[in-house]
Amino acid sequence: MTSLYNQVPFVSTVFSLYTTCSAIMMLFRTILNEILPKEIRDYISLKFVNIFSSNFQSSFTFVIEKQWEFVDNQTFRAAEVYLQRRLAGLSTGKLVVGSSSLKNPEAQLKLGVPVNTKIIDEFEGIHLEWTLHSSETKLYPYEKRYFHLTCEEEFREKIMTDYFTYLTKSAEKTLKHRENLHIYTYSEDEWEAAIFEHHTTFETLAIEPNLKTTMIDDLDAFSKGKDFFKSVGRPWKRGYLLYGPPGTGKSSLVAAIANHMRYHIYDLQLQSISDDGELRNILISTENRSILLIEDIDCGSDASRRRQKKKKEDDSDEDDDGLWSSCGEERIIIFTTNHKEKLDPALLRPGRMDVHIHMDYCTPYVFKKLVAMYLKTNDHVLFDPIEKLVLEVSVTPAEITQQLMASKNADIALKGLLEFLETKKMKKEEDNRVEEEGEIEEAETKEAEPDAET
Ligand SMILES: Nc1ncnc2c1ncn2[C@@H]1O[C@H](COP(=O)(O)OP(=O)(O)OP(=O)(O)O)[C@@H](O)[C@H]1O
Repeated sequence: MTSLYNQVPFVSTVFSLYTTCSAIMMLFRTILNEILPKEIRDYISLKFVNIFSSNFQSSFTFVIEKQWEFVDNQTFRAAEVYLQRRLAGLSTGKLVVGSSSLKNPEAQLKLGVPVNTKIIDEFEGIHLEWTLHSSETKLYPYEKRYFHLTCEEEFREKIMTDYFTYLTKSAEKTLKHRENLHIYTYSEDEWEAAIFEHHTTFETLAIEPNLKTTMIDDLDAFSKGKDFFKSVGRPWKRGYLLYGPPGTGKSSLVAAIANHMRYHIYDLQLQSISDDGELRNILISTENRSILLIEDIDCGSDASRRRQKKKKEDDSDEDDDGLWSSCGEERIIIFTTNHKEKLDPALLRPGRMDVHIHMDYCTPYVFKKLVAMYLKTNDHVLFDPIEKLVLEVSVTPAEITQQLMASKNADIALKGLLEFLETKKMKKEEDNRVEEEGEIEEAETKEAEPDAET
């Protein structure tokens, strides 16, 4: 009892000391909050966290390399995309900034992840640290890039499952709203990027309404079809064959698809590829959520034959489907041709090209849609004779737009178009007449010739 009484003054001293310290701490915190800018406060708290985490906690680090099994590591790509969006508000000390177009000086600069700079993230109250590292290598590409993601050891499982799923989903969402689309062309062993500035959308493309609905539904079903493709054991890919005469809108449809899906385009000239090895390298260096475009596929058939021949020589049993399936997911492949009849039948086999789309000459509907867009009018006295001619002659949307662009005045532009179509009709009739005469002449010559057997 005595000893307890003896301790009372000590206990009260401790309490008063605690109260004083708390008051000083609160005062200090208020001063800090009032005086110091947020960046400096963040920096101080980051230092505290660093000291605390390095001295008192056991940490765990995930290493995410840029290359994974010889292809681009999609987790690395997801981290790059995800962290870009987190950079703006963070006090990283430095930022990588840039812009890929000078056309819009008002546009916000893009942010890149700086090397060797800690980026702090938080997930469900768990403190996380990201750092992008870079080291030189002796082999091409002479640089190895990788992220370190560090957390406390006890959260390792949670990060491994929940956080990485969240990261991938966030990156996918960001990619779906890409500001700039790129078009890549393959030259000298690598893809060269340029900004894709074809603004055709399904709204500005003049096609029959049922084709438009079918295409949009098909694309939307494809983009939501991850689980479906998995459940039926097929790679998450879709192949389209666009065929029809020049100027009927095949390239415009490709642009509308890219803009609708927000996919980059990889434009590949098949003629320049010598063997499957090269084709494989080209395919695996393309990103997911992209379109591989092979235009004028009929012109590539020589190259294709060369590849087939080489494949036989190599005794390889892998076919093109295997090649295509082996690279990435959420891919669209589009072939275009002016001559479907010239294509290798193997290419048209079901499963290779899922959807065949015939881009045909202009119809009255397409004509009226083009006029509504170019001349902002839905009615005109010349519509009837023009529609009649559109059905009689083969005119492409490209030819029609060329005439409509001649003047902003609907009377002048439509009169020009009418004359153009009349000339076209006369030429067609003349061609038919010459052809008929030729046939008659040929038949008469045959009749006049002595019978070969007599
Ligand atoms: N269906 C369409 N809707 C709107 N514009 C069109 C359409 N078709 C063609 N055009 C116009 O004609 C131009 C040429 O068309 P496009 O290049 O898309 O045709 P294409 O079928 O790909 O031709 P090619 O086979 O020669 O490559 C386009 O830039 C566009 O202005």
